[in-house]
Amino acid sequence: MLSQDYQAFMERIYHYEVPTIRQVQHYVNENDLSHRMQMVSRIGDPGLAFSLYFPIIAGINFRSGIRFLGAAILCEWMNQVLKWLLFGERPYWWIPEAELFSSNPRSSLILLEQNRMTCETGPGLPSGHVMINLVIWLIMADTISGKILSKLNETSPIRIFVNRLVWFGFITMHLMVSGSRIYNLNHFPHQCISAFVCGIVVIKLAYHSQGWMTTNSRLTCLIKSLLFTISALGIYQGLLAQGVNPDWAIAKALKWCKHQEWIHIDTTPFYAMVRYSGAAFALGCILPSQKVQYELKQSELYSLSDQGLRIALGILWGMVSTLVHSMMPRKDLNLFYALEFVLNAFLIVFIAYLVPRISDIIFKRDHAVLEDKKRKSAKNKKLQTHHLKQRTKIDNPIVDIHLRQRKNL
Ligand SMILES: O=P(O)(O)OC[C@H]1O[C@@H](O)[C@H](O)[C@@H](O)[C@@H]1O
Repeated sequence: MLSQDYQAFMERIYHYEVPTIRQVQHYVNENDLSHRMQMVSRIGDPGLAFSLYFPIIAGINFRSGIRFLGAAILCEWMNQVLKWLLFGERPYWWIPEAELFSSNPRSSLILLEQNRMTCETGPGLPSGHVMINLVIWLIMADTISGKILSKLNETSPIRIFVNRLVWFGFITMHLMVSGSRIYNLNHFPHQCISAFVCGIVVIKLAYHSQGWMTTNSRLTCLIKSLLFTISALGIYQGLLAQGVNPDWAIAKALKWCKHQEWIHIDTTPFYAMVRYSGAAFALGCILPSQKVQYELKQSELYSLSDQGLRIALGILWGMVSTLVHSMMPRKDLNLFYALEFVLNAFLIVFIAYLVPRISDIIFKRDHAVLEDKKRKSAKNKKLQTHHLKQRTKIDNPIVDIHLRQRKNL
C-alpha cells in the first residue's frame, strides 16, 4: 500500500537523523540524566491527560477543563489515526534493521540503549507524547496565567513575572518531552516536530474554537462523540481490507525489545482508541446536561477551597482508576477493551459531572435553587412589564416611553 517513493523518502530521513539520536543519548548518559529522561516520559504519558491533568484544569476553571477534554480527545484520535496511516518506524527497531548498520553491527550496539520506556508497540509518526503534552501544557499555562493574571494590574511586575514563568514552563516541558522520546529511542526527531504542528492544529480546532460546546440535543452530541470511534474503526477495517496489518508494529516490538516484560498492551494505538472513545462517549452524554451547561457559565465564581476540593477529588478518582486499570484482566482482549471503555467513560463522568455535584453538597450550594431564583425573577419582570402595558393602554403615555426604553436596554 505504501508507495515506494514515500518509503525511500522516509528511509533517507531516518538515516539523516540517526546521528542526532546518537548525540542525545551520548549527552544524557554523560550527564547521568537517564532516570530523569525516563521520568519525563512517565509524567507526559497520554493516559495522564485524562486521569491527572483533566481534573487539575477542570478544578481551576471548569470551562477550560471541558475545552481541554475536547482537545485531548481530538488529539488522541488524530494521533492514533495518523499512526495507522503514516507507517512511521521507531528508532529502537529501525536502527538495528537498517542496511546502514548491517555491514557494521557494532555501530547499532553502541547506539542502542533501550530502557523501560522504549518498547512502544504502535507506529512512530507522529509522537503521541509530544502532541498531547503540547495540548496539556499550553492549556495549563493559559488557564493558570488567565486565572492569576486576571486579578493583577496590567503593569504589575508580578504579572509580568508569572506570565513569563508559566510560558517558560510550557516551552521547557515541551523540549524535555521531545528530548526524552528521542533519548528512549521512541522517536526520530521529525516525528516530534510533526507532532508539535499537529498539536497546534488540535489547539486551534478544539480549544480556541468553542462552538462544539454549545449543544441542544443529546442525540446529536452522542452521535458526534461516536464518530471518533466509528471513523477510527473504519480506517482499521479499511487497512485490513487492503491487505495491510495495522498492528504491524507489535511484531517489531516483540522482535526488537530487549526485555519482553517492557512491552505493554496499553501502548498500542488500539488501546488508545478505547481510552479516548470512552472519554468521548462520556463527554457526549454529559455535555448537554443542565448541570454541565450551568457549570460552563459559572466556573469563574468558585472559591479557592472549592477549587482545591474539586482538584483533590478528581485526582483521587484518577488514582483509583489507574489502580483498577493496572489490575484489569488482560487475557481476554475483548473483555479488557470493553472494561477499559467503561472505566475511562466513568472517569470523565465522575470528574465533570459528579465532582461539581459533590462540591455543591459540601459547600451547601443548590444550583437548582439558583436556577429557580433566576427563572422566578425573569417571570416577575415579565409580569411587571405586562401590568405596566395594561396601565399604559388605559391612561399613561409616560409609562409607554419608559417601557420602550426598557425594551431597548
Ligand atoms: O507516540 P508515543 O510518543 O510513543 O506515545 C504514544 C503512546 O504512549 C503510550 O505510553 C501510551 O500508553 C499510549 O496510549 C500512546 O499511544
